[in-house]
Amino acid sequence: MKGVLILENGQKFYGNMLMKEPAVGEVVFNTGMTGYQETFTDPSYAGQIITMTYPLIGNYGLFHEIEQADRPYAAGFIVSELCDEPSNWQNEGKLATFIRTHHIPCLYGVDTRAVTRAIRSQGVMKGVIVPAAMAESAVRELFDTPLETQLVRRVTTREIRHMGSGRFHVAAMDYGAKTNIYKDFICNDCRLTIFPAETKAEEVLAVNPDGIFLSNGPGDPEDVPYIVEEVKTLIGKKPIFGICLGLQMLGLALGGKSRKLAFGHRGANHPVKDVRTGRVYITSQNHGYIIDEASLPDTVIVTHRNLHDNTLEGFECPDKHIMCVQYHPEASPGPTDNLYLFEQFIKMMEEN
Ligand SMILES: NC(=O)CC[C@H](N)C(=O)O
Repeated sequence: MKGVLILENGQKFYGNMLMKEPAVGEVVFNTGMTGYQETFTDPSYAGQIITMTYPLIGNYGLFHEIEQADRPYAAGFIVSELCDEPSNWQNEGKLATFIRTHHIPCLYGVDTRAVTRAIRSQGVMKGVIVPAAMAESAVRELFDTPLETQLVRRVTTREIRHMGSGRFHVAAMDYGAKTNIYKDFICNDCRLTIFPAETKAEEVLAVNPDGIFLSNGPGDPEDVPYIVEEVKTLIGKKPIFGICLGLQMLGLALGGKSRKLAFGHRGANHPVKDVRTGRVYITSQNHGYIIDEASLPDTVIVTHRNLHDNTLEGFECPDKHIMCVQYHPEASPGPTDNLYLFEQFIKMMEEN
């Protein structure tokens, strides 16, 4: 069926819809050349319509093992060519079947380069995917639907869960964590107690963990002040490692300010420098907000910077045993050289 992506500024991009259900969300783009399955199942994309800039998506099929959550939480997918004949020795199915099974609206056969240029020049904005024949009044009604703000509540675990059997006990705050992060902890001799996002600090500390992990997650960091309050209580009690939204929660808890980027960092190929060693890492990223370095207290030591725009990608507070990064060191897909951060956190727990 003919479909169209309409942006808030009125720009239209035509293509075909896999199903007739419309989508409303913030339209973003991801520059990864591979990793569409990890991207589509990353809960941090909840509420967003993801445009894949790589022109061929679905070409190596699907593989259950690499899914980052039990289902995709994104509001919609936009791809150029949606490959219907995947080839890969591990392949377990077609991407189109996966998208249909989970009822995620998908527009394919779109000029994704034009969509990306629109977002790059004007910033991320609200958009809808609708059948091309939809009446204008119905489209307007969709645009009037306010975007969801409490996305963490939708993606977090409903109950406390346990994983792994290693030497170090990590309390993991699940704001929408990716499976690979848990796998990397377990490979590093950790066992996890995974808590729902709204768990009070006292309850987390009551399990007497060796360290606390604050996960990635969807939405504006300022939408979840109830998490920031609990993080304030956790700081200083146990070593803490934060990834992405986890870094943002630490930044806000320490008195810093967050800021929205014009079009965010989303992809598997973003250069980040560890300023302590001078080494540059190729990183996976998915964030629309950053913490302003200048807003952080003097006790914070910047450890990582983005080489595209110099924004803050990581910091430490040695006196409080805090370390965190804005990017995704669990590195799926991509090189595994960011796993050193997990080892660094293990060392921090060991020393404490
Ligand atoms: N991956 C994440 O944790 C993203 C954090 C936050 N939702 C942002 O977009 O900046």
